[in-house]
Amino acid sequence: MAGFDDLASERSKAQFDVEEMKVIWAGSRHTLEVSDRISRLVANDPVFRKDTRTMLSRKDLFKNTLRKAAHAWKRIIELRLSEEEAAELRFYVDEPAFMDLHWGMFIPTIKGQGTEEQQQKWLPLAYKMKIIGCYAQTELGHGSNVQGLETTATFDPQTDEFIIHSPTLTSSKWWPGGLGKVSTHAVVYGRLIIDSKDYGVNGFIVQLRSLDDHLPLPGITIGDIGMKFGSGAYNTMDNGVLRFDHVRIPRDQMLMRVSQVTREGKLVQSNVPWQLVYGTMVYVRQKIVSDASCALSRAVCIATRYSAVRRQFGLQSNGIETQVIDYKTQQSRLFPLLASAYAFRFVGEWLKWLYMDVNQRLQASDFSTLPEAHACTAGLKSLTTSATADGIEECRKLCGGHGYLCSSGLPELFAVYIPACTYEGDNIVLLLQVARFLIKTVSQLGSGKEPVGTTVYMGRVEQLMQCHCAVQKAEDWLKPSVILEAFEARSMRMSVASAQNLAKFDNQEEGFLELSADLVQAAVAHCQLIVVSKFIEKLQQDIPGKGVKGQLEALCNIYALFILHKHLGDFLSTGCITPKQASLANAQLRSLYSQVRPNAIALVDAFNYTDHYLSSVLGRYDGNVYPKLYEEAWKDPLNDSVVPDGYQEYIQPILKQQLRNARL
Ligand SMILES: CC(C)(COP(=O)(O)OP(=O)(O)OC[C@H]1O[C@@H](n2cnc3c(N)ncnc32)[C@H](O)[C@@H]1OP(=O)(O)O)[C@@H](O)C(=O)NCCC(=O)NCCSC(=O)CCCCCCCCCCCCCCC(=O)O
Ligand SMILES: Cc1cc2nc3c(=O)[nH]c(=O)nc-3n(C[C@H](O)[C@H](O)[C@H](O)COP(=O)(O)OP(=O)(O)OC[C@H]3O[C@@H](n4cnc5c(N)ncnc54)[C@H](O)[C@@H]3O)c2cc1C
Repeated sequence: MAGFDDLASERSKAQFDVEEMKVIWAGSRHTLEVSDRISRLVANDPVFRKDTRTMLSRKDLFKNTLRKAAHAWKRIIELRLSEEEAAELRFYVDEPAFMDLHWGMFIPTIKGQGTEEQQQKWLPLAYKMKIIGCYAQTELGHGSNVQGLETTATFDPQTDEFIIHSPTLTSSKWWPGGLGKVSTHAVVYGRLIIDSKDYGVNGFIVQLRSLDDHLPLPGITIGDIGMKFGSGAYNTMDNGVLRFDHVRIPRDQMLMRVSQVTREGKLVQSNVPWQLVYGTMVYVRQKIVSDASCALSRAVCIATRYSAVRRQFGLQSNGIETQVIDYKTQQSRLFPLLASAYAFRFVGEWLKWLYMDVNQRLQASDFSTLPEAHACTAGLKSLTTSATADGIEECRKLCGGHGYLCSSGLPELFAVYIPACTYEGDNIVLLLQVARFLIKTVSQLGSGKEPVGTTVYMGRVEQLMQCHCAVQKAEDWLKPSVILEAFEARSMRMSVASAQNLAKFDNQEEGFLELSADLVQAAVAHCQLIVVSKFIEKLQQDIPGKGVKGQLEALCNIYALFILHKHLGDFLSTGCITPKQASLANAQLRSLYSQVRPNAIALVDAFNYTDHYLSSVLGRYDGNVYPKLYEEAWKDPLNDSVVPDGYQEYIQPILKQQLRNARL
């Protein structure tokens, strides 16, 4: 039967060891074992079923999410899961919920911004879920501009307390996940006011609801902000609104790792940079980059399997139509996304390492790598989430009409994913942060301060401003050194051009605003260079398994040449490559697509996703698409009755011409 046979035959064509590729994708044998075991555990538990999600009303959907979250917690306790296993379990439950913010932001904020004493007091309560917390930073009037927050935290020396207050409508906290209906506590960001002086934004632990009856505490107004994009999707989350009317908290509930307020009302600064108040955002952005590869690979897995099952036109000699995956246009849209999924996986792995390294340095009071960590997490979060959101939508189109059905899994994935381009920092705002970092680095060239980390290539400014690409034939584009030089030269030249244009302005801030669209492009070029170079570095490691390295090399080249093709204007206008070299890159890309074609199904199998996680009829492992699509359609509540509700009121009068007669 179509589907079964197609995918089985595709799998038999694979030219590499899929089991070894699974290890590479997972990061290690241990991680593969854990994710494999936990994903199956979730898939086999009926409470974690996802197939009715899009049919539920908001209230039922939310209650169902609460049920799953409680069940997940129960299983974590019963099975005595480790922290790693518990996080995997929450991941595979695959439903945005208050737990994400509790474990992903509330706890990390206390760890990163609390003193030892504060950690000892709050973390055990949070780890045991005796309290549930969220991250309340954004307000109705300000999200991107954190320094513009209006909530106040005024020190009262009489009582040794802070008074948390929302002075205006626009100061209402607005968006925090988990806040609307669940959280008992929040880390609230507000302006620290002592003796009428404003000391800027700081974090405060505030109890919101009673631990006995869950009612809001006096002075607190709290609720959900309403339905969001898509049915089901992110509506499982209670994003909330919160207002304070002079709510008092003890002084020791200000997070005091960065600065402390003494009993006398004196502000004492620690030796750590004030930017650590923004530390949780660095952590979560790093996490979002890792998650981008999960979301994109999930969409790509669905679209690739379906493209091998779906046949249209072109009767072959055996009388069957062509698999749509064999069309070159399908390959040129699909395979760059497959390559991007792998590229984001590896850059995410590297970013995790970078984050851990920065953290260790911070513990030892070495703050030197913080600006780079900020630039990398901000830039890569922006690059990978934008590409993933666009990539999911492209996968939907790659699946034709059936991709638009909820049962394809793609509409819900898209609706859940797209806010990632906005939350944790709007993607343009974050790229402007990268641009500032690049301009600063360029302006320091020649000052004796050598660029470090991902900007080390800028130290070769003279060479990169003048070099000429050495490509003479298509295969030359397969050399990592050639690709790297082209990407470095493009990024260098765009940053230098931006810095030179900026220098023409008397007022740098005005110049920055005027040139911001170009600056964003320079930042994108730098971030794409990071992704390409980290993929190349990955290939320099020992990669076991028959044919695995060869496949990864092909994917790395596809990613790089696809980006080159997409941003050809940059590469040509900066003189990094010639039009002839651009056309050779395109020819090489076509040849790489042919190389990947027989391995495409095995390359998505290597993600090791269960059908439960994919939740897609089109992406089923067995390829049994048509019978299951047919079956799914009959489950729609509209099909519960043959004649629909409303027939007698609205359809019958039309058919019987009663309406027309009434008008005559
Ligand atoms: C950076 C800003 C845009 C602007 O900041 P400023 O106004 O201060 O201006 P400057 O540009 O001048 O910056 C000053 C200075 O600081 C440096 N800087 C800036 N940011 C940082 C930083 N983060 N770290 C270090 N340094 C930083 C900057 O470079 C300047 O340095 P110099 O002076 O030296 O040049 C800022 O205002 C900003 O960040 N805006 C964006 C706001 C934002 O991101 N808000 C996020 C709100 S929270 C949110 O959205 C949550 C979404 C939740 C989504 C769900 C996530 C799921 C959770 C994932 C984890 C799950 C894990 C689950 C685990 C489990 O289950 O176990
Ligand atoms: C699903 C979801 C969950 C969220 N969860 C949380 C949470 O748990 N806790 C929390 O505190 N917040 C949360 N947020 C809020 C989120 O962090 C903010 O929405 C985000 O930081 C963007 O800020 P904004 O809404 O103010 O956008 P705005 O800054 O108002 O952006 C509007 C437009 O202005 C542009 N813009 C803004 N500033 C500039 C500039 N300087 N230069 C050029 N262009 C600019 C942007 O690019 C964008 O196009 C969540 C948001 C969403 C959507």
